[in-house]
Amino acid sequence: MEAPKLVYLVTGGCGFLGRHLVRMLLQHEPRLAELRVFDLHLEPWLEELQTGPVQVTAIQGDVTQPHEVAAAVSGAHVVIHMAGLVDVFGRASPEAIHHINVQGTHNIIEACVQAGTRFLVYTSSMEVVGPNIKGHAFYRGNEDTPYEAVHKHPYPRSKALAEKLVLEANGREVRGGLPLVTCALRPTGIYGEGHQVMRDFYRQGLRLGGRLFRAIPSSVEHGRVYVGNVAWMHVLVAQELERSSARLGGQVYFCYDQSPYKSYEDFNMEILGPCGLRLVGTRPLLPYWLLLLLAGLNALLQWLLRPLLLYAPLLNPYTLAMANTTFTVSTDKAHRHFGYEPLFSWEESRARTIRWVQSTEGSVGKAQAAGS
Ligand SMILES: NC(=O)C1=CN([C@@H]2O[C@H](COP(=O)(O)OP(=O)(O)OC[C@H]3O[C@@H](n4cnc5c(N)ncnc54)[C@H](O)[C@@H]3O)[C@@H](O)[C@H]2O)C=CC1
Ligand SMILES: CC(C)[C@@H](O)CC[C@@H](C)[C@H]1CC[C@H]2[C@@H]3[C@H](O)CC4=CC(=O)CC[C@]4(C)[C@H]3CC[C@]12C
Repeated sequence: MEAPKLVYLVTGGCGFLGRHLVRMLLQHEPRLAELRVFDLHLEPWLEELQTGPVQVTAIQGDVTQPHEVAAAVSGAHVVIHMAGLVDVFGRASPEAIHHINVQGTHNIIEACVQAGTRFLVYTSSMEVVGPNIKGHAFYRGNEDTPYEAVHKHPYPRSKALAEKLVLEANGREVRGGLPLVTCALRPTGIYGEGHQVMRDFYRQGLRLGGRLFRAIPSSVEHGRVYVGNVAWMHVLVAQELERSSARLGGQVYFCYDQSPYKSYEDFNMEILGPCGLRLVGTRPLLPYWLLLLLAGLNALLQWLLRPLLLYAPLLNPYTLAMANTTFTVSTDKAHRHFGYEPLFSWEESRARTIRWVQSTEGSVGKAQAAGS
């Protein structure tokens, strides 16, 4: 076997998805000599990874700072760009979301060109496509399904602009005269160990006496994909990008696995049900107009309270619209182009996520039960 010689850079490597990718690369990329983990917020668990044969270099940095990006990219063979501001709850300003997600991606691309780094994988999102502001369903569509991608919200807009920058950069000449090869992966709703929104639902259910109240019709399907399979797809496409640059360069791929097609809430209950919660109601307990009113009130409260505190509940006009619009994918493009098959079955994905909730949140549940 050839000596390890590749240098990978993962931006956002300390995030929910990034931490799974870092471990996946260390396990499944034998050519790795150095793995650079670039993040605004470095995590202590990175220390544990320093003891293996691969040099793991933790780099505290900001993708909005070109010089910090340039230093991190210099000498890298592959960049997997995951860093981003993932916010649909109004926590961050539209300007910050754009600055990090779009300007940050621009800086990554320019750093690759200047450094002669030829392979760039971008973590995009289903949100680049939809659901759109018109509430049009995207029912088991694929990368070629026509759909009117119209966005007003800062987050999907930023992901769409960033993805466009990455795909347009494919073929640009980098230092040394060879072409840059880029592609974008579009995960649907990622779940798994470390998923903050799942944690928020669990805690909300505990506060409500072990119950969650249905707000979305069970007929509305929402695409979900296990975090380990998303990480695995990134590993595979990065490995294949050099071998099949003509076929993969400039392409987009939805991230998918065997996770079932269900409403967002019913899917969550596949995980939270075994953790002791139950979903009340076979159909939404409140009429849509009342949910819309409550979502609007939450948005108004967030705006009024902003000078004092951050009020960012799960229910707001955007999340309600998202959850109420079918968006599922059915595709095999990643399999056809680079042999992707999910590494984790639905049963394994579900079991791992349940174990995570029980191990990290179960104590919260026990404490609440003791206190109740
Ligand atoms: N969570 C989900 O359901 C989905 C996420 N995605 C995409 O996957 C990527 C990772 O998302 P998650 O892991 O869920 O989010 P996350 O918030 O857990 O991770 C993002 C990471 O980027 C880092 N970061 C933020 N701003 C930075 C900056 N200016 N410079 C350097 N690092 C910075 C954060 O510290 C964090 O570690 C994002 O690009 C997101 O758009 C795509 C589809 C679904
Ligand atoms: C309060 C209820 C209406 C509840 O059902 C709201 C659920 C809502 C918090 C989620 C519904 C759909 C989710 C989004 C979807 O999975 C697509 C995403 C892609 C990303 O790139 C980032 C996360 C997200 C925007 C995801 C966020 C949570 C939902 C809006």
